[in-house]
Amino acid sequence: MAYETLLIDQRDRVVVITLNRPQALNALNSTVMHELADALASMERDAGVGAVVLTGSEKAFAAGADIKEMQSLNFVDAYTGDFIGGWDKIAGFRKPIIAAVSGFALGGGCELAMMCDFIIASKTAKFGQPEITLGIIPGMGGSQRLTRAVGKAKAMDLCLTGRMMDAAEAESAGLVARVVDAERLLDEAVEAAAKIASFSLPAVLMAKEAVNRSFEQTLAEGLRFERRLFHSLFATEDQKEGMGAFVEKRKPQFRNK
Ligand SMILES: CCCCCCCCCCCCC[C@H](O)CC(=O)SCCNC(=O)CCNC(=O)[C@H](O)C(C)(C)COP(=O)(O)OP(=O)(O)OC[C@H]1O[C@@H](n2cnc3c(N)ncnc32)[C@H](O)[C@@H]1OP(=O)(O)O
Repeated sequence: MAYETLLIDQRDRVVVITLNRPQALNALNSTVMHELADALASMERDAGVGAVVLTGSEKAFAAGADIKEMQSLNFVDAYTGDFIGGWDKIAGFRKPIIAAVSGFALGGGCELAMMCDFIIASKTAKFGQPEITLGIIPGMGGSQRLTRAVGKAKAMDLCLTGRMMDAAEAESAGLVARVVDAERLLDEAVEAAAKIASFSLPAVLMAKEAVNRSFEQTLAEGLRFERRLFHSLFATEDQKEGMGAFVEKRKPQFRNK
């Protein structure tokens, strides 16, 4: 399917989605978010897709919500229409999705990257929640996911001052999984996605679900949840294939069963 604001590139079992509004530093408007939700829904259904990489341009992953489009919004319309309430379904994408961030990931752009499973950043990446400079606060999870990722002190610093942090600071704070040279960014992300897509899909989906569940419940409940998923994988052919391949000193061929 052709999109107005996205470029889609499938490489074996990995799909690369590139945000494509360079004229506005990939500012997230309603078209982008509807097209992204549509593309992810399609990939969720497509058995040929094992993992997704979401990226932008060298200058900007996404510079936030489209301020020009949002400027005239009013409280009643935002509240009664639950403005941006539907976008959390992007965070509900069940397959693995990696954010490959170069340049600016600000406001909704940082929030979108945090909805992905992990972030690989180029050395040029800059992250922030500058909403306070516009007279608002983060509205798509910035105050919640950033605090869980980097802790109260740095999240409060970024949300109250609106400052940016560079890739090195973001990695040391725990927001970013890896930092690479800009020219390596997409290859690194696609290689990581391809490796994940080579594993057993039920195990990959359960690993993602278990990690995400740690934000939603007590440690005791989370340990029980994890253990039940662990038990269930011993009912899969892939568990037998994976452990059999190790014992026989050969590469496993997972069949997602
Ligand atoms: C009814 C609304 C429908 C929207 C529905 C879909 C929304 C989905 C996401 C919602 C998320 C909402 C919650 C979120 O927390 C709120 C936000 O994200 S608020 C925005 C936060 N971001 C910012 O404040 C960053 C704004 N940009 C900048 O500070 C600077 O552009 C920069 C990133 C520091 C780069 O500076 P420069 O290098 O100098 O480049 P320019 O400033 O000249 O920008 C180039 C060009 O891009 C346009 N542009 C940049 N950012 C945005 C933006 N966020 N929105 C719209 N346009 C943007 C800029 O205007 C320039 O365009 P030009 O003027 O040349 O036409």
